[in-house]
Amino acid sequence: MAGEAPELSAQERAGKAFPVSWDQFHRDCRALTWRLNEVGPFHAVIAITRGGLVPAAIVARELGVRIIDTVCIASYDHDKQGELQVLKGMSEAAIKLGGGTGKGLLIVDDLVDTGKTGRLVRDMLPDAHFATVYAKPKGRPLVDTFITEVSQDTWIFFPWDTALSYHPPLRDGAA
Ligand SMILES: O=P(O)(O)OC[C@H]1O[C@H](OP(=O)(O)OP(=O)(O)O)[C@H](O)[C@@H]1O
Ligand code: HPA
Ligand SMILES: [Mg+2]
Repeated sequence: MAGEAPELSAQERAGKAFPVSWDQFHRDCRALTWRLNEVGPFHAVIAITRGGLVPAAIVARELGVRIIDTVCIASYDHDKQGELQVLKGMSEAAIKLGGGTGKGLLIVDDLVDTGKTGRLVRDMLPDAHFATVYAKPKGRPLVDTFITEVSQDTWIFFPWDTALSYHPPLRDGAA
């Protein structure tokens, strides 16, 4: 309709920005592994793609886990949340390792925001341990282990989604 305000993306609604460098992300993943090391051992790591791939690689390396599987889920198109789509489920081999309920499996994602993605995977593997690097308050109750909580109105910028670029001085109105 003419004159109707355009729908805001999740990122625009978020307002605050929390940019994460590769270095910071690596350190946060290693901090996450320190905590997970107290909980394991785990038979396998299940990465929720795509965001869970990088933390899963780092965590699996630190924990000495060699079996890594994926569950491929899409919900955000860049920063617009849509319907959850399971593009690929877990392998039969991984499900078997977790005895059908996920016992001894470690699910890894980069973050929980509303918790919708986490809820879906938790329902698939109720006995698995669910770890994320970052958590927002709405999704936090779903996560067993995480490192940093950010407010719900913060948008996290991951290093694989960003690049170094010119930033105008604060004096000229930069946020
Ligand atoms: O708690 P939620 O509100 O469900 O949001 C969290 C999910 O959203 C992002 O994935 P996205 O759907 O953007 O796909 P991607 O991992 O391929 O980037 C992120 O990697 C989490 O998986
Ligand atoms: O804060 C976020 N940053 C990046 N991707 C996301 N997907 C859901 N929330 C976020
Ligand atoms: Mg994701």
